[in-house]
Amino acid sequence: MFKFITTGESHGPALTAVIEGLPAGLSLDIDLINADLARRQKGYGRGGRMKIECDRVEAYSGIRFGKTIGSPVTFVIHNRDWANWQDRMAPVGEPRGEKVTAPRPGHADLPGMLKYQREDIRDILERASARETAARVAVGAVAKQVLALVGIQVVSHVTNIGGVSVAADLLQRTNASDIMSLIQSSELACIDPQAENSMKEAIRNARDEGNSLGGIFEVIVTGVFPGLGSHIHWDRRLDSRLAGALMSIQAVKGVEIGDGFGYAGMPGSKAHDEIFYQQGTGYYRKTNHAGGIEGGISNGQDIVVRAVMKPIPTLMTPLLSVDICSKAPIKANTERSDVCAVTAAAVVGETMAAIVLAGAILEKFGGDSIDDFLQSVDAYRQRIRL
Ligand SMILES: Cc1cc2nc3c(=O)[nH]c(=O)nc-3n(C[C@H](O)[C@H](O)[C@H](O)COP(=O)(O)O)c2cc1C
Ligand SMILES: C=C(O[C@@H]1CC(C(=O)O)=C[C@@H](OP(=O)(O)O)[C@H]1O)C(=O)O
Repeated sequence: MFKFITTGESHGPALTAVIEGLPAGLSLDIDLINADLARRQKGYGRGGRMKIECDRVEAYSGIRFGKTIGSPVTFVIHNRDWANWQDRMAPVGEPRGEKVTAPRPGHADLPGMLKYQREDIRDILERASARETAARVAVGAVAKQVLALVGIQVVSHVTNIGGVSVAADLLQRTNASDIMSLIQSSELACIDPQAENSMKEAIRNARDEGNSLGGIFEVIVTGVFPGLGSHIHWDRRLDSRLAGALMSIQAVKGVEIGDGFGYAGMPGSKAHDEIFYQQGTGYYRKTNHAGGIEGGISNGQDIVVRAVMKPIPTLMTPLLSVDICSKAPIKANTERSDVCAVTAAAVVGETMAAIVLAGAILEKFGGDSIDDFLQSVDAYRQRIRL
C-alpha cells in the first residue's frame, strides 16, 4: 500500500518523509523534487523564514543509483534555521528560553496544550507549523513522477486572495497547460496579472496593519482515465479522499469538487454533464460540472478541486487571548510569520492531490515492479477503450 509519514519540528534539525509502497525500478528525478520544494517556498507575503531556508532533499534509503528498490524511501530536508534554535529546541538537556504562554486564536496552541498537557505552547506550535508541508511536497513530487508515467499531470494555481478573484471568464477559458506556463512569471501563482496586482496590494495593506489574509487555490489533474476510486465504500471514494487530503493542509477550511458549493443554486438540468458517444473515441462530455468524479470514481474528465485557506493566525496586531499560567487577559503571542501563504498552500494542495491519485492508481494496478504496474495499466486501458 502506498503511504507515507513525515516527522520533524519547524525549528528542529530536520524534517523527514518515509514513503512506503513504491514499486521497484521507478527512476526518481531528485531535481524535480527540489524544484517543487523551491516552488513551495515562494509567494508574495511570505515571512522572513523563507529567506533562511533553501529546501532540498537528501535520500537516505530505498533508492540505488537513481531507482527505487521496493524498500521504504526516506528523504531528509535540513532546517537551516536550526542553527538559530539549538538552545530552545535541544532534544536533550534542561529547558532553555522563555516559555510561550499566550495562545494564538486560530492556531493549534490552546487545544494542543490542553490535549497534550504541555506548559510551553512551543511544544505544540513546532509540529502544528506548516513547515511540515515541505516534507509532504517531497512525497508529492515522487507521486507526480509515478503519475507522469501514465500521462497524468497535476497543476495548481491561486484564484483568490483576501477576496480579490481571478476574472471569471479568464478562469473558464484557461486550460491546465496554459495555467502552467502563465504562473511561471507570477509571484502569486495567479493567471490574471490585473488581479495579481490587486492581490499584492491587499497583502501589503494587511502587512502594514499587522493583519493577514487567506484565499482560494485550485488543483487540476489532467490525463486521468476512468476508474480511480470506487462507489463501493465511503473511504474508497476518490472525492472523499481528495477532500480529506486537501483538508489536512494547515489552515484549509473548505474544499469543493467541480461546481461544489455552486450546485446549491442550480437546477439538475444545469448541474450534470450530458453523455455523448463517438465511434473511435468513445464516451465524452461537453461540460465538466462534476470536476471529473461521479459516484466517487474518476470519469475520465479533468479532476478539478478548490480549497479555501483561512487567514494566517499569527497577527502582528494580536487578538485577545489568556495567559495559560496566570489566566489573565493577554495579547496573543506574536512571532515571525507569513502574512499570506496561499501560493505555498496551492503547491501543497497539488502535492496532496498527487498523493491521493498515486495511491488510488497503485492500489488499482498494484505491481511490485514498475514494469508490472505499467503492463497492468495498459491492459486496463485496452479493456475500457469502448
Ligand atoms: C504554507 C503555509 C504557511 C503557513 N504559514 C503560517 C505562518 O507563518 N504563521 C501562522 O500563524 N500560520 C501559518 N500557517 C497556518 C497555520 O499552520 C495554521 O493556521 C495552523 O496550523 C492551524 O490551522 P488549522 O486550524 O487548519 O489546523 C501556514 C499554513 C500553510 C499551509
Ligand atoms: C517554515 C515554514 O512556514 C512556517 C509556517 C508557520 C506556521 O505556523 O504554520 C509559521 C512560520 O514559521 P516561522 O516562525 O519559522 O517563520 C512559517 O514560516 C515553511 O513553510 O517552510
